[in-house]
Amino acid sequence: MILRIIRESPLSASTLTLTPRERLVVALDVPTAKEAMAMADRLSGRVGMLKVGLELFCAEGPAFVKALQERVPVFLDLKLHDIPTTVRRAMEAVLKLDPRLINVHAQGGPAMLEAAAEATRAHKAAGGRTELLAVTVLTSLDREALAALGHAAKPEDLALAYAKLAQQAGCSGVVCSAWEASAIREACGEAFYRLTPGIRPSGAATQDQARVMTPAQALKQGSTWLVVGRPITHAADPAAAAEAIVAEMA
Ligand SMILES: O=c1ccn([C@@H]2O[C@H](COP(=O)(O)O)[C@@H](O)[C@H]2O)c(=O)[nH]1
Repeated sequence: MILRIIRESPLSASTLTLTPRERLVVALDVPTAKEAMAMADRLSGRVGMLKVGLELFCAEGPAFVKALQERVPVFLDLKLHDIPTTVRRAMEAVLKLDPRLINVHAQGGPAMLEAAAEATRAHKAAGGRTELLAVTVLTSLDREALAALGHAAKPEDLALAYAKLAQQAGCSGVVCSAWEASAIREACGEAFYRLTPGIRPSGAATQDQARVMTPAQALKQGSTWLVVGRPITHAADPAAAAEAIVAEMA
């Protein structure tokens, strides 16, 4: 089956006008390009974006991202986190792929965020279309896990603080749990994107996610995009699972 090419940019219009389908980002957490392309074919025309994370990028590298990006908008979820110079140079390298979204860890601090934002601005000035997001608090972390890391703050307070930092540094939005989306929208404005993993249809196993929400709740809370991985990719019928989530959002 030939994958339908989605030429429309999900960022071309206000995010307020995105359809439920355009808001659905599926995590292609599979080990090979062959499996990823097969999953992309099955989800063709049913989702807004596909996410390439560490597993697939480490296995298949930039060439695979380039090939996928020609067929469907890609969120390159590399969560860069290092000293500012290293992150800037890594950003310059991966921005050549011109993914629709890319991210760094807000925990890298203001100078690292600014370095990533500067690289993204330069890329856009040269005609690129990539938007930069900052990861706030991973959705796999709960308050207890944060305490073990030495953070006394609640996940929602830390996520909000990181979001404000990311906005000041020039990021276009954040990765956060849907539990924090509403407060971040209120503090940073509607135009500041909120991409929320940790989405689980009601009754689905949470697996290693700690701060989860259903698709309908996440949308209500102000998520711009919803990232769904295993509930779709591990389903017996991934296309039907994606359709069910779009229907719930609608
Ligand atoms: O805080 C974060 C940041 C990124 N992710 C990524 O999203 C998907 C979620 O997959 P599921 O199978 O739906 O749990 C995965 O690729 C993570 O790397 C996240 O979960 N939380």
